[in-house]
Amino acid sequence: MILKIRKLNKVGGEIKAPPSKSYTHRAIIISSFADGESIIHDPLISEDTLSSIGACESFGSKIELINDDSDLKIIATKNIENSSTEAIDLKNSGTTLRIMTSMAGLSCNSTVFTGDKSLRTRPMGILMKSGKQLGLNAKSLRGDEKPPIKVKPGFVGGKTAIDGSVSSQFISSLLMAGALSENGLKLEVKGDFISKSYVAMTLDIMEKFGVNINSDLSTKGHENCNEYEKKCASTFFDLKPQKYISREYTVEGDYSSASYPLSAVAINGGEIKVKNLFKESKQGDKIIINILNQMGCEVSIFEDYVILKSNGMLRGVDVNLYNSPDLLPTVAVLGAMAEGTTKITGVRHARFKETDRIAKCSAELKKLGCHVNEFHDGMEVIGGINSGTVTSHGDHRIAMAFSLLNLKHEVAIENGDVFSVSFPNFLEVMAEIGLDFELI
Ligand SMILES: O=C(O)C1=C[C@@H](OP(=O)(O)O)[C@@H](O)[C@H](O)C1
Ligand SMILES: C=C(OP(=O)(O)O)C(=O)O
Repeated sequence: MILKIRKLNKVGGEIKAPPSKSYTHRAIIISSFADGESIIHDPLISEDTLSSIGACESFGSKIELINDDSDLKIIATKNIENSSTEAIDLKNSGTTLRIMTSMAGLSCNSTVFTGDKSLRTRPMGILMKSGKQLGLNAKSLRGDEKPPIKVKPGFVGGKTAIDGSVSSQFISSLLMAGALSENGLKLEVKGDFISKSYVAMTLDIMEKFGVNINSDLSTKGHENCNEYEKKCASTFFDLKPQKYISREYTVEGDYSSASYPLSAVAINGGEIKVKNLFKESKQGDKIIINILNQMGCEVSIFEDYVILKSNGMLRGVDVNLYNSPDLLPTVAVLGAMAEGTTKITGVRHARFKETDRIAKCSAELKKLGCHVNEFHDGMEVIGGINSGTVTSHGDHRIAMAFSLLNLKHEVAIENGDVFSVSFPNFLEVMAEIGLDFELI
């Protein structure tokens, strides 16, 4: 379907940020493997988090929406046993695939995970290799280190090291399952450690569910280190065998999803208040506030909301997205709508997402006449585009980010109805700030 937006009149207003996708996945999975009943308030119910729900149910947890669908009741599995006789289809969700691979290693029987065409391109080799030292018996059925992945029982924990340069989800995965394993986990991340803030989120929620972790993790990225310092830098995690304690948990708002309405107002001009975004959040994508400030908006962050004012005149910026790869499509689009050059660096890992987002964002902007230089770890965008047609390549973040170009140009997004992966009420939220979308 083709996605287009039209400005109704004034753009701006007050909205609530949708719940965090990353915290919802973690809350569902941890609650499913905890010791009793948990209630998750305000979870994100999207295609990706439904993959986590489905996978956890296969391992015996009971999950239902309650209180007019605003909360999830999760009764943890008693014996970790995969009841599904066929491959579990995780559709588009990389987070579910990576985290559930280690969890499945705790099961007393085997599991096969697969997914859509995009998920079957997501790398798994680093997790399989490091997990091997812990008894994780995971094999790529096609022999290409990608799904379908068959996991056999045997994750007993122990000591291992991991390469942190491709995906932090491997580290979150070993940590979340390591806590429940027979021997606990001693894990060392070697060299580069991208998307570190997502591991900070993992530790944060594990601790809230009663697990103690010893670690020297600091969310300061390695982005400012030279190559020698990166090689020497490492991070340790030490986890004794423990249990997750069931509880009530409220999911905070999502800075990645909020980046679209915030950027819409930044591009168009106007004022917006986004509630449910927390100043003390561990989300790396909080950096969108600094980026929009540097581009010329006035953005203030309060305890639990953000206010942005813009005159619609943006200037290019230099940004390092080492800790916030999901912002790449948003920042590329902001750059295309700004005066001057926007340089995005530090984000080679954006190439291993639903699509190679550096290549796809560069190619789609070029179709609109935008001058773009692609680097191995980012891109340079020189502001200025024409109207035209682009494709999302089925990538939810490219669809949502590129739809914002419509604020100043006529841009049709082919395969644009894919936002339900992470932001099912995207159209409704954008309508609340004065943007009318059309799906043709
Ligand atoms: O753990 C998570 O919830 C996520 C980690 C990030 O992936 P990488 O660690 O692969 O960069 C991010 O891009 C993804 O959307 C969600
Ligand atoms: C990369 C993403 O998610 P996942 O890795 O869970 O597919 C995303 O939401 O942009």
